[in-house]
Amino acid sequence: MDDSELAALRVEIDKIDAHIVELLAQRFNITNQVGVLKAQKKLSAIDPEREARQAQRYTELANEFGVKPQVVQNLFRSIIDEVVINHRAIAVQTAFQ
Ligand SMILES: C=C(O[C@@H]1C=C(C(=O)O)C=C[C@H]1O)C(=O)O
Repeated sequence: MDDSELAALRVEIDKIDAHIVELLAQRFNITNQVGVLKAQKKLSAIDPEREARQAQRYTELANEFGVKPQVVQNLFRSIIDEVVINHRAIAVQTAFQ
């Protein structure tokens, strides 16, 4: 592989990374709306049953697209942990309004 091939592939990687970050921002926007709703209804920040269903789906999606399921599980565990932290912060803010 020459330098221009490597550079071209890295351009593709950078484009994909930008898509991933854009989609992540969209996801956090939606989960923040969920956080506000849950705080208003005094629901728990975390929903273990929903997370279990999602974990099942992540494994199915990983298998469908040929990615190691554990890699996808780890990625979403990190994202969902951040969502739950944000939901707890929204609940505290809502309680003191
Ligand atoms: C977004 C929600 O809140 C939490 C975060 C989740 C997520 O980021 O997918 C899933 C379940 C909940 O623990 C939700 O309940 O839908």
